[in-house]
Amino acid sequence: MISVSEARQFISNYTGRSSVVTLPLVEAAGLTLAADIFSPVDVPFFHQSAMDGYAFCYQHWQQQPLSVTAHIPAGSWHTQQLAAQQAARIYTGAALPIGADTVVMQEKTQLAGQLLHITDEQLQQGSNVRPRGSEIGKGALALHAGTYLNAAAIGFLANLGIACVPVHRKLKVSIIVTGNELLQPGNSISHGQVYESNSFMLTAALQNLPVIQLATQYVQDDVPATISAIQAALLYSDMVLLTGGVSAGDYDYVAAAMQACGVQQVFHKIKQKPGKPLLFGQKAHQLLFGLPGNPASVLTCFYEYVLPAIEAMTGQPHRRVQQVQRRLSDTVYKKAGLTHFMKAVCDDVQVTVSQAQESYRLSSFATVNCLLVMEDEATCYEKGELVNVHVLPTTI
Ligand SMILES: Nc1nc2c(c(=O)[nH]1)N[C@H]1C(S)=C(S)[C@@H](COP(=O)(O)OP(=O)(O)OC[C@H]3O[C@@H](n4cnc5c(N)ncnc54)[C@H](O)[C@@H]3O)O[C@H]1N2
Ligand code: MOO
Repeated sequence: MISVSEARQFISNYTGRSSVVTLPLVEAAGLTLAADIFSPVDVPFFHQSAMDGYAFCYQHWQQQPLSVTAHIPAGSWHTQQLAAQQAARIYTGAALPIGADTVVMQEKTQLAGQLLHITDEQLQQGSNVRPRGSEIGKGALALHAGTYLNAAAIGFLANLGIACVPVHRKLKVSIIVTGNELLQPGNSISHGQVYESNSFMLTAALQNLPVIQLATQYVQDDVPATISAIQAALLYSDMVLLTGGVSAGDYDYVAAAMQACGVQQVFHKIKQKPGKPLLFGQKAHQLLFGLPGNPASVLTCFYEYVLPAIEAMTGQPHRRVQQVQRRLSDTVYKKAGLTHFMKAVCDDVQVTVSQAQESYRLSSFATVNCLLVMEDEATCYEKGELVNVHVLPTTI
């Protein structure tokens, strides 16, 4: 059995970046830029008024009334040069006429006929004007490769006139659920049956990630059926998530089926709880995770291994699971040998381990916000001790 850190290293050895595609801006939201983006234009593209008011030449003004000779709404272009002692009625976003360098807000003026009196004592040369290229100059670096395209980044790129950008494409992920005992929710249950929850949980977990989820397959504990499902998934997937069938029982066929499909087994079993029987394999650029069937094991392995792999493969710069340190509210014990990921609740100061740690139980997982990490050789963490905590994302 390998350690948690060895498992992370093995997985990261096989997480190549997804290929680059050029997508329209809105489709690129939530993905990561695959190249530096330089501005194709000056923004603003002209000296621009920041207010509704009057544009004029500050130097020629000399505190004298100005004659209003032009009217410039946003989107129009006034071609005549303003003479000294002239002003133009101008609106927010409009281009300054040639000869003007300053705008006074309309609230700080008085108009008598065509004569404009400026009453703004704070006014300076250049007030209320956004100079050409003051946001960004033509040819300057706008966003660097590796930037996560959030709403602001998408808006910024649109503002530069850019319609499409190169990004790391979404991963195609398939789920294969194994188990004879499983029954879809909504049906009445018989003795020996178990409601199937893993596919629902994984589908929900994948929803806010840079992933295209392909069809989920449900297979009996049967080698040929498992092989066919893996082969079908490998036709189109970058990543295959299997659940169940990876421990020591006579009906645990996933490892053999992966091997029959030409998948190289990278590791099987980690010194951890829950999720000890995790199986990880690869074929060409494709990664396969055999997640142990117990639902809390599936989710723990998802947060600890699958999610970081998805983030790495799609070039995502931020880690959704945050590593922090908190003080323990109560002493916690465990046996030496395995790293424990314990469901817990933390605030800004302390962490409290929850009840219901067993891996068949999801109730506590549904209400906690973090996993306390107890290292493999540790047997006791004392109340008040500073401990490592993995804060779970609220959106997954
Ligand atoms: N002799 C041993 N037995 C077990 C070991 C071991 O080391 N030696 N490991 C235990 C651990 S730890 C885990 S975790 C489980 C993993 O088992 P499998 O991956 O083979 O999963 P199954 O046996 O198919 O199922 C385990 C458990 O989870 C329920 N399950 C499975 N799939 C679903 C699903 N889609 N939705 C809801 N519940 C599911 C299943 O009914 C079982 O109760 O093995 C231990 N055994
Ligand atoms: O690892 Mo198993 O997930 O402890 O039950």
